[in-house]
Amino acid sequence: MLKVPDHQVAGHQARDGMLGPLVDDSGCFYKPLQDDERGSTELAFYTSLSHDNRIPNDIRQFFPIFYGTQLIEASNGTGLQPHLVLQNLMSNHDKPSVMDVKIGSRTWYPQASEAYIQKCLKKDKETTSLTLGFRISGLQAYESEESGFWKPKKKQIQGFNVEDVKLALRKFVSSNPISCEEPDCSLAATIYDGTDGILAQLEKLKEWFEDQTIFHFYSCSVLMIYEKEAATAGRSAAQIKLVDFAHVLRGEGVIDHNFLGGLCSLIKFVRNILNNPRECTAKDGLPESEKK
Ligand SMILES: O=P(O)(O)O[C@@H]1[C@@H](OP(=O)(O)O)[C@H](OP(=O)(O)O)[C@H](O)[C@H](OP(=O)(O)O)[C@H]1OP(=O)(O)O
Ligand SMILES: Nc1ncnc2c1ncn2[C@@H]1O[C@H](COP(=O)(O)OP(=O)(O)O)[C@@H](O)[C@H]1O
Repeated sequence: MLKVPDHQVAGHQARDGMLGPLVDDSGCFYKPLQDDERGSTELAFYTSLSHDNRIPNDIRQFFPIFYGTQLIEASNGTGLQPHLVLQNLMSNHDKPSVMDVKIGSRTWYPQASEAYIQKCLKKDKETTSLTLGFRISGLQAYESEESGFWKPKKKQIQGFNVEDVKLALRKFVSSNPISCEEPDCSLAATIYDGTDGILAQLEKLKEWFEDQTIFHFYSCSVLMIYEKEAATAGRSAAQIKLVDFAHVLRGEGVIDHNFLGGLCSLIKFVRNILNNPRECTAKDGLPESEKK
Protein backbone atom coordinates (compact mmCIF):
# COMPACT_ATOMS: atom_id res chain seq x y z
CA MET A 1 0.00 0.00 0.00
CA LEU A 2 1.58 3.29 -1.13
CA LYS A 3 1.20 6.46 0.92
CA VAL A 4 2.53 9.99 1.23
CA PRO A 5 5.70 10.03 3.41
CA ASP A 6 5.13 11.25 6.97
CA HIS A 7 8.45 12.95 7.49
CA GLN A 8 9.37 14.69 4.24
CA VAL A 9 10.82 18.13 5.01
CA ALA A 10 11.57 19.63 1.56
CA GLY A 11 11.22 19.13 -2.18
CA HIS A 12 8.20 18.31 -4.31
CA GLN A 13 5.43 16.79 -2.22
CA ALA A 14 2.63 14.39 -3.10
CA ARG A 15 -0.13 16.55 -1.69
CA ASP A 16 -3.19 18.16 -3.25
CA GLY A 17 -2.94 16.20 -6.48
CA MET A 18 0.70 17.12 -6.99
CA LEU A 19 3.47 14.82 -8.16
CA GLY A 20 5.71 13.73 -5.30
CA PRO A 21 7.32 10.75 -3.62
CA LEU A 22 5.43 7.85 -2.05
CA VAL A 23 6.46 5.17 0.42
CA ASP A 24 5.36 1.60 1.12
CA ASP A 25 5.42 -0.61 4.22
CA SER A 26 8.50 -2.54 3.13
CA GLY A 27 10.99 0.32 3.50
CA CYS A 28 10.97 1.78 -0.03
CA PHE A 29 10.78 5.44 -1.06
CA TYR A 30 9.45 5.95 -4.60
CA LYS A 31 10.68 9.20 -6.14
CA PRO A 32 8.95 10.13 -9.42
CA LEU A 33 11.39 10.32 -12.32
CA GLN A 34 10.93 13.87 -13.51
CA ASP A 35 10.21 13.65 -17.22
CA ASP A 36 12.93 16.07 -18.25
CA GLU A 37 16.71 16.06 -17.92
CA ARG A 38 16.38 15.98 -14.13
CA GLY A 39 14.89 12.48 -14.13
CA SER A 40 17.46 11.03 -16.52
CA THR A 41 20.31 12.73 -14.65
CA GLU A 42 19.23 11.32 -11.29
CA LEU A 43 18.73 7.83 -12.73
CA ALA A 44 22.13 7.97 -14.46
CA PHE A 45 23.72 9.04 -11.19
CA TYR A 46 22.23 6.21 -9.13
CA THR A 47 23.11 3.71 -11.87
CA SER A 48 26.74 4.82 -12.06
CA LEU A 49 26.99 4.94 -8.26
CA SER A 50 25.92 1.28 -8.09
CA HIS A 51 28.56 0.25 -10.62
CA ASP A 52 31.47 2.55 -9.91
CA ASN A 53 34.05 0.65 -7.88
CA ARG A 54 36.05 3.83 -7.23
CA ILE A 55 33.53 4.76 -4.53
CA PRO A 56 34.65 3.36 -1.17
CA ASN A 57 32.09 1.43 0.92
CA ASP A 58 32.34 3.84 3.81
CA ILE A 59 31.25 6.61 1.41
CA ARG A 60 28.55 4.53 -0.29
CA GLN A 61 26.76 4.34 3.07
CA PHE A 62 26.00 8.06 2.77
CA PHE A 63 23.67 7.42 -0.17
CA PRO A 64 20.22 5.81 -0.02
CA ILE A 65 20.28 2.24 -1.37
CA PHE A 66 19.04 2.18 -4.98
CA TYR A 67 16.74 -0.67 -6.02
CA GLY A 68 16.19 0.33 -9.65
CA THR A 69 13.08 1.85 -11.20
CA GLN A 70 9.46 0.77 -11.15
CA LEU A 71 6.21 1.86 -12.78
CA ILE A 72 3.79 2.82 -10.03
CA GLU A 73 0.58 4.89 -9.83
CA ALA A 74 1.76 8.48 -9.62
CA SER A 75 0.49 10.66 -6.77
CA ASN A 76 -0.99 13.23 -9.18
CA GLY A 77 -3.40 10.75 -10.75
CA THR A 78 -1.63 10.47 -14.10
CA GLY A 79 -1.49 6.67 -13.90
CA LEU A 80 1.53 4.43 -14.04
CA GLN A 81 4.75 6.48 -14.08
CA PRO A 82 8.41 5.50 -13.65
CA HIS A 83 9.80 6.05 -10.16
CA LEU A 84 13.23 5.56 -8.63
CA VAL A 85 12.98 2.92 -5.93
CA LEU A 86 15.15 4.03 -3.02
CA GLN A 87 15.72 3.00 0.56
CA ASN A 88 13.23 4.87 2.74
CA LEU A 89 15.57 6.65 5.13
CA MET A 90 12.74 7.18 7.62
CA SER A 91 11.44 3.62 7.71
CA ASN A 92 13.21 2.68 10.94
CA HIS A 93 12.17 5.89 12.62
CA ASP A 94 9.18 6.78 14.71
CA LYS A 95 9.58 10.50 15.42
CA PRO A 96 12.63 11.51 13.39
CA SER A 97 14.22 14.91 13.67
CA VAL A 98 15.34 15.76 10.14
CA MET A 99 17.14 18.66 8.53
CA ASP A 100 17.69 19.09 4.77
CA VAL A 101 20.74 21.25 4.07
CA LYS A 102 21.29 22.15 0.43
CA ILE A 103 25.05 22.34 -0.10
CA GLY A 104 26.96 24.76 -2.33
CA SER A 105 27.00 28.51 -2.76
CA ARG A 106 25.94 27.91 -6.37
CA THR A 107 22.98 25.64 -7.16
CA TRP A 108 23.32 26.24 -10.91
CA TYR A 109 25.93 25.06 -13.38
CA PRO A 110 27.21 26.80 -16.52
CA GLN A 111 25.61 24.32 -18.95
CA ALA A 112 22.10 25.11 -17.66
CA SER A 113 19.72 27.42 -19.55
CA GLU A 114 19.94 31.13 -18.84
CA ALA A 115 16.43 31.11 -17.37
CA TYR A 116 17.32 28.28 -14.98
CA ILE A 117 20.56 29.98 -13.95
CA GLN A 118 18.71 33.21 -13.18
CA LYS A 119 16.08 31.35 -11.15
CA CYS A 120 18.73 29.56 -9.09
CA LEU A 121 20.90 32.64 -8.71
CA LYS A 122 17.96 34.58 -7.31
CA LYS A 123 17.32 31.85 -4.70
CA ASP A 124 21.03 31.57 -3.89
CA LYS A 125 21.21 35.33 -3.29
CA GLU A 126 18.00 35.51 -1.31
CA THR A 127 18.99 32.65 1.00
CA THR A 128 22.24 31.88 2.82
CA SER A 129 23.61 29.81 -0.09
CA LEU A 130 25.75 32.62 -1.40
CA THR A 131 26.95 33.90 1.96
CA LEU A 132 27.44 30.58 3.78
CA GLY A 133 27.78 28.01 1.01
CA PHE A 134 24.66 26.19 2.18
CA ARG A 135 21.03 26.81 3.03
CA ILE A 136 18.47 24.99 5.10
CA SER A 137 15.75 23.72 2.74
CA GLY A 138 13.51 22.11 5.32
CA LEU A 139 13.48 20.73 8.83
CA GLN A 140 11.52 19.16 11.62
CA ALA A 141 12.71 18.66 15.19
CA TYR A 142 10.75 16.49 17.59
CA GLU A 143 9.97 18.04 20.95
CA SER A 144 7.54 15.83 22.90
CA GLU A 145 4.37 13.73 22.78
CA GLU A 146 2.33 16.78 23.82
CA SER A 147 3.82 19.41 21.54
CA GLY A 148 4.96 17.30 18.58
CA PHE A 149 7.43 18.70 16.04
CA TRP A 150 8.95 22.10 15.41
CA LYS A 151 8.43 22.29 11.67
CA PRO A 152 8.71 25.82 10.29
CA LYS A 153 6.82 26.58 7.08
CA LYS A 154 8.70 26.55 3.76
CA LYS A 155 8.25 30.34 3.36
CA GLN A 156 9.77 30.96 6.78
CA ILE A 157 12.74 28.71 6.06
CA GLN A 158 13.31 30.39 2.71
CA GLY A 159 13.67 33.66 4.64
CA PHE A 160 16.32 32.33 7.06
CA ASN A 161 19.32 34.63 7.40
CA VAL A 162 22.70 33.66 8.88
CA GLU A 163 21.48 34.12 12.48
CA ASP A 164 18.36 32.07 11.78
CA VAL A 165 20.52 29.27 10.39
CA LYS A 166 22.74 29.31 13.49
CA LEU A 167 19.67 29.24 15.71
CA ALA A 168 18.04 26.41 13.73
CA LEU A 169 21.18 24.27 13.99
CA ARG A 170 21.09 24.80 17.76
CA LYS A 171 17.35 24.23 18.13
CA PHE A 172 17.69 21.06 16.08
CA VAL A 173 19.62 19.50 18.98
CA SER A 174 17.70 21.11 21.85
CA SER A 175 15.10 19.59 24.13
CA ASN A 176 12.65 22.44 23.53
CA PRO A 177 12.86 23.52 19.87
CA ILE A 178 9.25 24.80 19.69
CA SER A 179 9.10 27.02 22.71
CA CYS A 180 12.66 28.13 23.16
CA GLU A 181 14.24 31.43 22.32
CA GLU A 182 17.40 30.20 24.01
CA PRO A 183 18.02 26.65 22.87
CA ASP A 184 19.63 24.45 25.52
CA CYS A 185 21.57 22.33 22.97
CA SER A 186 21.12 19.44 25.41
CA LEU A 187 21.49 16.85 22.67
CA ALA A 188 24.41 18.52 20.87
CA ALA A 189 27.07 16.26 22.34
CA THR A 190 25.11 13.08 21.57
CA ILE A 191 24.01 14.07 18.07
CA TYR A 192 26.76 16.26 16.71
CA ASP A 193 29.80 14.95 18.64
CA GLY A 194 31.46 11.57 19.16
CA THR A 195 33.00 9.04 16.82
CA ASP A 196 29.62 8.24 15.21
CA GLY A 197 28.18 11.73 15.50
CA ILE A 198 27.15 14.04 12.69
CA LEU A 199 30.36 16.06 12.81
CA ALA A 200 32.50 12.92 12.38
CA GLN A 201 30.33 11.81 9.45
CA LEU A 202 30.53 15.23 7.80
CA GLU A 203 34.31 15.14 8.23
CA LYS A 204 34.49 11.71 6.59
CA LEU A 205 32.42 12.97 3.67
CA LYS A 206 34.66 16.05 3.42
CA GLU A 207 37.75 13.86 3.22
CA TRP A 208 36.26 12.11 0.20
CA PHE A 209 35.31 15.42 -1.43
CA GLU A 210 38.89 16.62 -1.01
CA ASP A 211 39.90 13.89 -3.47
CA GLN A 212 36.96 12.80 -5.54
CA THR A 213 36.68 14.23 -9.05
CA ILE A 214 34.08 11.78 -10.37
CA PHE A 215 30.94 13.86 -9.75
CA HIS A 216 29.93 17.46 -9.21
CA PHE A 217 26.90 17.65 -6.94
CA TYR A 218 24.86 20.76 -7.72
CA SER A 219 21.77 21.41 -5.63
CA CYS A 220 22.29 18.25 -3.62
CA SER A 221 21.36 18.04 0.07
CA VAL A 222 22.80 16.57 3.21
CA LEU A 223 20.00 15.13 5.33
CA MET A 224 20.70 14.98 9.07
CA ILE A 225 18.49 12.48 10.84
CA TYR A 226 18.14 11.34 14.44
CA GLU A 227 15.57 9.98 16.85
CA LYS A 228 15.14 12.02 20.02
CA GLU A 229 14.12 9.13 22.24
CA ALA A 230 17.30 7.22 21.42
CA ALA A 231 19.39 10.37 21.80
CA THR A 232 17.90 11.16 25.21
CA ALA A 233 18.80 7.65 26.31
CA GLY A 234 22.38 8.37 25.16
CA ARG A 235 22.15 6.23 22.00
CA SER A 236 22.93 8.65 19.20
CA ALA A 237 22.44 6.73 15.96
CA ALA A 238 22.45 10.07 14.15
CA GLN A 239 22.95 9.75 10.43
CA ILE A 240 23.79 11.93 7.50
CA LYS A 241 22.65 10.96 4.00
CA LEU A 242 22.99 12.67 0.66
CA VAL A 243 19.84 13.13 -1.43
CA ASP A 244 18.74 14.77 -4.68
CA PHE A 245 20.97 14.06 -7.64
CA ALA A 246 18.87 15.69 -10.35
CA HIS A 247 21.74 18.08 -11.11
CA VAL A 248 24.85 15.95 -10.77
CA LEU A 249 27.48 16.43 -13.49
CA ARG A 250 30.57 14.41 -14.35
CA GLY A 251 33.54 15.85 -12.48
CA GLU A 252 35.98 15.38 -15.39
CA GLY A 253 38.97 15.22 -13.05
CA VAL A 254 38.13 18.46 -11.25
CA ILE A 255 37.47 18.81 -7.49
CA ASP A 256 33.89 19.80 -6.63
CA HIS A 257 34.92 23.06 -4.96
CA ASN A 258 31.34 24.26 -4.74
CA PHE A 259 30.20 21.28 -2.67
CA LEU A 260 33.44 21.02 -0.70
CA GLY A 261 33.28 24.69 0.29
CA GLY A 262 29.68 24.37 1.48
CA LEU A 263 30.49 21.25 3.45
CA CYS A 264 33.44 22.97 5.19
CA SER A 265 31.16 25.84 6.11
CA LEU A 266 28.47 23.53 7.54
CA ILE A 267 31.16 21.70 9.52
CA LYS A 268 32.34 25.00 10.96
CA PHE A 269 28.84 25.88 12.16
CA VAL A 270 28.30 22.47 13.76
CA ARG A 271 31.73 22.55 15.42
CA ASN A 272 31.03 26.01 16.75
CA ILE A 273 27.92 24.72 18.53
CA LEU A 274 29.96 21.98 20.18
CA ASN A 275 32.60 24.47 21.26
CA ASN A 276 30.03 26.96 22.56
CA PRO A 277 26.82 25.10 23.41
CA ARG A 278 25.51 27.94 25.58
CA GLU A 279 26.43 30.78 23.24
CA CYS A 280 23.63 33.30 22.68
CA THR A 281 22.77 34.10 19.10
CA ALA A 282 22.46 37.74 18.08
CA LYS A 283 18.68 37.38 18.28
CA ASP A 284 18.77 36.24 21.89
CA GLY A 285 20.19 39.59 22.84
CA LEU A 286 17.29 41.51 21.33
CA PRO A 287 14.19 42.61 23.21
CA GLU A 288 11.17 40.30 22.64
CA SER A 289 9.49 42.84 20.32
CA GLU A 290 12.44 42.85 17.94
CA LYS A 291 12.99 39.12 17.73
CA LYS A 292 10.37 38.42 15.03
O1 LIG B 1 10.53 24.54 -8.72
P1 LIG B 1 10.83 25.24 -7.45
O2 LIG B 1 11.03 26.71 -7.60
O3 LIG B 1 9.92 24.87 -6.32
O4 LIG B 1 12.30 24.79 -7.04
C1 LIG B 1 12.57 23.51 -6.53
C2 LIG B 1 13.21 23.70 -5.19
O5 LIG B 1 12.33 24.35 -4.33
P2 LIG B 1 12.73 25.66 -3.53
O6 LIG B 1 14.12 26.06 -3.88
O7 LIG B 1 12.58 25.24 -2.13
O8 LIG B 1 11.72 26.65 -4.00
C3 LIG B 1 13.54 22.37 -4.57
O9 LIG B 1 14.28 22.65 -3.41
P3 LIG B 1 14.10 21.84 -2.07
O10 LIG B 1 14.38 20.40 -2.39
O11 LIG B 1 12.72 22.15 -1.59
O12 LIG B 1 15.17 22.44 -1.24
C4 LIG B 1 14.43 21.54 -5.47
O13 LIG B 1 15.70 22.15 -5.55
C5 LIG B 1 13.88 21.45 -6.88
O14 LIG B 1 14.94 21.00 -7.65
P4 LIG B 1 15.04 19.62 -8.39
O15 LIG B 1 13.74 18.91 -8.35
O16 LIG B 1 16.11 18.94 -7.63
O17 LIG B 1 15.42 20.10 -9.70
C6 LIG B 1 13.52 22.81 -7.41
O18 LIG B 1 12.93 22.62 -8.67
P5 LIG B 1 13.57 23.20 -10.00
O19 LIG B 1 14.16 24.53 -9.67
O20 LIG B 1 14.61 22.23 -10.43
O21 LIG B 1 12.39 23.28 -10.86
N1 LIG C 1 15.39 8.10 0.30
C1 LIG C 1 14.63 8.89 1.05
N2 LIG C 1 14.00 8.41 2.13
C2 LIG C 1 13.22 9.20 2.90
N3 LIG C 1 13.02 10.50 2.66
C3 LIG C 1 13.62 11.05 1.59
C4 LIG C 1 14.46 10.29 0.74
N4 LIG C 1 14.92 11.10 -0.24
C5 LIG C 1 14.39 12.30 -0.01
N5 LIG C 1 13.61 12.30 1.09
C6 LIG C 1 12.82 13.43 1.62
O1 LIG C 1 12.33 14.16 0.53
C7 LIG C 1 12.84 15.50 0.55
C8 LIG C 1 13.11 15.97 -0.87
O2 LIG C 1 13.96 15.08 -1.53
P1 LIG C 1 14.64 15.48 -2.90
O3 LIG C 1 15.30 14.28 -3.44
O4 LIG C 1 15.47 16.69 -2.65
O5 LIG C 1 13.39 15.89 -3.79
P2 LIG C 1 13.20 17.05 -4.88
O6 LIG C 1 13.99 16.61 -6.08
O7 LIG C 1 11.73 17.06 -5.10
O8 LIG C 1 13.73 18.31 -4.28
C9 LIG C 1 14.04 15.45 1.47
O9 LIG C 1 14.22 16.68 2.12
C10 LIG C 1 13.63 14.36 2.47
O10 LIG C 1 12.78 14.91 3.46
